[in-house]
Amino acid sequence: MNDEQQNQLIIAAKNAAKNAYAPYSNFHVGASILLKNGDIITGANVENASYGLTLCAETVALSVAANNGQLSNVSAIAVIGGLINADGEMMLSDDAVTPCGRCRQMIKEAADLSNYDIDVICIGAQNNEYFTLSQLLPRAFGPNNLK
Ligand SMILES: O=c1ccn([C@H]2C[C@H](O)[C@@H](CO)O2)c(=O)[nH]1
Ligand SMILES: [Zn+2]
Repeated sequence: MNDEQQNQLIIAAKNAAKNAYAPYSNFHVGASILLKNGDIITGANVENASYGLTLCAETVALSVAANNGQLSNVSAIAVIGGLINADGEMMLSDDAVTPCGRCRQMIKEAADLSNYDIDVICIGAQNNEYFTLSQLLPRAFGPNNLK
């Protein structure tokens, strides 16, 4: 991923967060996925009156990738999040937002299909943090365990 692609990916994540449906937490999250061919796929969190049914931004974006037959072409995913203030603006979290456990497992599926240790860019107000999936989810359960 070059600098230009990384900038585009971060902008896409920020724009995706505007599509969040998060009336319960007011915490809007955007996720953007960079495919090997340079295309970008996005998602935002979707909450529900039955709180536990909430879908994270990363899960939505990965589901879109899967429905487009692109799960094996994922190379990076960026995540951004923050509370919405009274003016409707997103106040970026000081600490970079890292994917929850369930989303890490979702990324693992794409990593195995892609045969690539996917880059995870976690965006924060102060600074961004860069991980690979295996750093966030070591010794993960995956498709190979089913053989
Ligand atoms: O990595 C994360 C962390 C949280 N959320 C969502 C779930 C919920 O809607 C809100 C508060 O947890 O943020 C995400 O989408 N991705
Ligand atoms: Zn999650």
